[in-house]
Amino acid sequence: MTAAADSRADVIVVGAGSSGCVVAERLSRDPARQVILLEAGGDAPASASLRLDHLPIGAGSDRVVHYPTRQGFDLPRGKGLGGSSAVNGGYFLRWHPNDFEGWSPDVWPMAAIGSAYDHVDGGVGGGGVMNVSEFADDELHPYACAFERHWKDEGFGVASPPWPAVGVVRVRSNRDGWHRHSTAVLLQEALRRPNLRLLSHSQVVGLRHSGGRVSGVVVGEQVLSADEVILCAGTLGTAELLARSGVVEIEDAAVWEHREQLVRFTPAGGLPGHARALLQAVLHTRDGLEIRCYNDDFAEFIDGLPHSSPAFGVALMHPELPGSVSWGPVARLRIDLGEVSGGDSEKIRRCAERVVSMLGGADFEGLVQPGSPWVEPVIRTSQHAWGTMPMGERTDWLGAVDEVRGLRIVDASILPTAGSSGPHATVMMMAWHIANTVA
Ligand SMILES: Cc1cc2nc3c(=O)[nH]c(=O)nc-3n(C[C@H](O)[C@H](O)[C@H](O)COP(=O)(O)OP(=O)(O)OC[C@H]3O[C@@H](n4cnc5c(N)ncnc54)[C@H](O)[C@@H]3O)c2cc1C
Repeated sequence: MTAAADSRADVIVVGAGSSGCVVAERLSRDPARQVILLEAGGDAPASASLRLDHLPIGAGSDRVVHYPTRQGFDLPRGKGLGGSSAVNGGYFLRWHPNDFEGWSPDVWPMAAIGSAYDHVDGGVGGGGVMNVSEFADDELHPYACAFERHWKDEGFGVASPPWPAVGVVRVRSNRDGWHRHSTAVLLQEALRRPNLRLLSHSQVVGLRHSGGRVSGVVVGEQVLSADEVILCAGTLGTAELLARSGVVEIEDAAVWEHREQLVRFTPAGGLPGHARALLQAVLHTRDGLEIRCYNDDFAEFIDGLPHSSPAFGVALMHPELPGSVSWGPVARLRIDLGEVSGGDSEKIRRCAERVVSMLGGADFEGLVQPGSPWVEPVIRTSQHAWGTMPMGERTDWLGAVDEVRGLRIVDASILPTAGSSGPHATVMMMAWHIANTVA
């Protein structure tokens, strides 16, 4: 192949994370379509570094990029084949059906959403492109057992997979046993196709564009051209690339997060055994909160964190206010997570009090030191950043960027509404439906 042919494709996909692997795999099924997949980081992680009890996001990890925020927290995002799917918490839940009410029913009818989720998670019995299974009773940590018992006694129903609902939700996880299943597995077979080329260690630093058309990308000194560029660089990676290239106005774009408050406690008489997964059970409340039963101190899962205590989380799944991203004067993305509204703060506060009382009750006797639970005042994040370029507002309902030809976005940036669960399963569902529609 000549150098010129080498630097040209029909489609360039930027980012080989949760969405990029889905898109590149689907589009390269047509042998006549030349696809280049560009990834800033390295190859797929070895299976040992995919352990569910280890999130490789601490300082010094080469599998993440840390984005500072105005609030002083860093937001880590996955880097390398698999992207954030190779470093995340491994919780893989669909959204609730009514979370899609704001989506265009023409492009996103519920039947299509259901079948795209089935493609990804395999539905009730599994067998989708990701190995997804819920934790079995005998795999549950004692905290998760007590947590589920408590909320059932309080009258909450138990959601039946594969759709979560208000009530107790047993976590489904993208996993093989106790190892996280990253989206990199989608490429194992696909990379044998001569029309799909993966270039790792290839950070895209700019988009080539003129006259309202994007015609390629810049990687180091090299320009790669294509009829269409599909950005799958993640909410923050894509915002950075758009801002750096000046293709669209990104000044003060909204960014959404699931803000979370922790209720900490001291375990009674030492920890009840090693936790093999961070999160196995959650409660979805009627007013849009997710109570998360974390199985241990985060420092047990993330290298370099100072030791503290185990915690339960109260996360705001449908926040009233967004944060913002803008392009800083020193060529850096500025991220402001924004304020939590008065109404939302009150909602979290009341729920955190319920968690304190749960931890002081009979279900947690022998697990929690009496009198120890306390609400940490700081409101953190869930690392779920989404929605800077929402479909229906900044792009069409298949991610094509308004008024720019040759440019599509298919990652968490285009989620147009908040979901009652984390975004991972939905990002993959959305990527599949879009790629399958435009292929
Ligand atoms: C620590 C952590 C824990 C999380 N836990 C959960 C969870 O348990 N459950 C859940 O539902 N969600 C979770 N999430 C969120 C979920 O993982 C993400 O929403 C999802 O993976 C986003 O997919 P994406 O395709 O948008 O981006 P990513 O998967 O982040 O992929 C982006 C890819 O693009 C690459 N890239 C970026 N910029 C460039 C560039 N300029 N050139 C080339 N390549 C580039 C990156 O290296 C990366 O590989 C978590 C996220 C993190 C970071």
